[in-house]
Amino acid sequence: MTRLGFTRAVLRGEEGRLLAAALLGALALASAAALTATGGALISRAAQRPDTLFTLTFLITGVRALGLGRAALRYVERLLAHDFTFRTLARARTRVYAALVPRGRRLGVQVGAVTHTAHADVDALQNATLRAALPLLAYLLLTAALALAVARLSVPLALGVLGLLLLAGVLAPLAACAPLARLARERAHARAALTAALTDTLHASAETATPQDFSALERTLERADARDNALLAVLTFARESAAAAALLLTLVTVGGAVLSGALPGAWLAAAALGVVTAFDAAAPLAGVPGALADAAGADGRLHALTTAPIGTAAPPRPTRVPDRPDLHLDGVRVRHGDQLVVQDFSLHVPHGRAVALVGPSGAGKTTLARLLVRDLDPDAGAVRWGGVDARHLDPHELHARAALMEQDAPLLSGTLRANLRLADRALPDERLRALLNDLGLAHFDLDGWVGEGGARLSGGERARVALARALLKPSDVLILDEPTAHLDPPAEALALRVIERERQGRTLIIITHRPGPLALVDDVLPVGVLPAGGTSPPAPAPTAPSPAALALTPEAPHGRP
Ligand SMILES: Nc1ncnc2c1ncn2[C@@H]1O[C@H](COP(=O)(O)OP(=O)(O)OP(=O)(O)O)[C@@H](O)[C@H]1O
Repeated sequence: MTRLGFTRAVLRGEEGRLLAAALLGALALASAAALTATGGALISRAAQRPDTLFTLTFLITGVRALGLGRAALRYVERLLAHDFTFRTLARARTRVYAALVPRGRRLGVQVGAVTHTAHADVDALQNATLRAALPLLAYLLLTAALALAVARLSVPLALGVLGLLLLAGVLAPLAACAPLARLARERAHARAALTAALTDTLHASAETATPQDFSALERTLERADARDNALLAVLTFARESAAAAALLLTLVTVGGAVLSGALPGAWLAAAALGVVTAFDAAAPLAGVPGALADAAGADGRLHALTTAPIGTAAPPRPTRVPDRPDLHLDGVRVRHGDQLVVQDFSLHVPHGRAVALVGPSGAGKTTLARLLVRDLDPDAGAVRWGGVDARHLDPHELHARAALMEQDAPLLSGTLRANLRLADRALPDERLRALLNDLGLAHFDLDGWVGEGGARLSGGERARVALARALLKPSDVLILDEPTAHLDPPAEALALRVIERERQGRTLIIITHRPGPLALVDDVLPVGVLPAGGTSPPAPAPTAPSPAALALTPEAPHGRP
């Protein structure tokens, strides 16, 4: 893993803004310290009842100027810091979304948890900039400036104050980094597990939902928070002790100089108050290690997410998809993890032909469909569209030229119209309504909400909406995975009539366990389950109602050369 790879990619070109905000932050802190120092000097000098008012006037003007200047500096610093943060935040989110989309399927059932964690991680990075990097940079600049200023009074005092400021604001928080990082990891895991458990419970159907024990995860979070607070208390104690030591050192050194007459009395209050105020600037730094620890973990996860290989990456110079393409699978092999799912399978579907892939559950039919639309690349062999290897084609064009109705195809949470127009945004309502009528869904309202994943529709209704969406997509190739599995015989008959009509001029590939759809196809291609040994006879086809249905067999039966 590249160290802070994601952060560096997001910050590229924004370093100037970050430095400018830190510089203004340091100036605002310095003017706060100078304000209290000048105020202290003013009160001390006034208590001495000077004969001339010149010094007092000078100090009063200084207090006013520093008070106004500090507010103005703080305001501009906030503007710059927030501008910087929002720019980088938008950049980070865009990178994450762009990475999530092509990897979404591979995230599997944890998609909710991964999305939630990615959001939290981007927020952690933003927090690290706003609450860690900027205050830390500003504090370091202030420390350097204060040490230089104090060195004019006494070099040993300057070195002492510098050491104590670094101890309070940098060294003590640094020492807490490792335990805070461990706590941050624990919290991130517990939060991800909690989100995953919650998402699973919410998605589970009523009868399978078992009450999950969230309390154990909540307790882990509580324990981490309690230890976090204990560490912060130790840091606060270290900071206050360092401030007290610096104050003592200042009083002794500057007090000695005042008593010996080397310095005017007003310097004592000015130096003591200025030094103590500088330590106040270390207070926000207690959150730095936690924010940095959160951010380091977040960066690692986001870097891994955004650089994880996409199984089906786009070629650098894609070829256009040929017109009226024949489809070929040439000796393809697919593994899902350790499981060999497809072995040396070949298939040729001329353009415009209709074929059915049939075979037992788990034989790999859906996997073959995913290969054809390049949702997956084979581990060996090739998928060709019009003779061109699909890996060389423009993936967007390829997806546009194929319509795939997935098994249990999910609907998006939105209106029926929005779901159907995923096929083609320009489709007029009349066309949508006509197709729904033909599929027996005349009673459906295009403005009706389908619910999350289509939860407000029955299984059969959902399947017909998904079928309509696939049929409406203007494509060369139509792949339907179990298009009638959820339908009763009258609804299936209607669906088959519509498929027959709508598929004209396109290549049709149907995956089915039912005999009905076989009436639509020219060829039935059996796909058998691959045994451990790697060879098996082709699966028997379901009873075929049409003699044409069995006209062709696959070039090589699935996995059995
Ligand atoms: N993303 C995946 N990760 C791991 N294994 C997978 C994945 N997708 C499919 N498989 C496995 O690959 C095998 C073939 O799955 P596939 O969905 O292609 O079968 P199928 O023939 O379409 O089955 P069905 O008729 O039940 O839909 C199965 O054993 C399945 O468990």
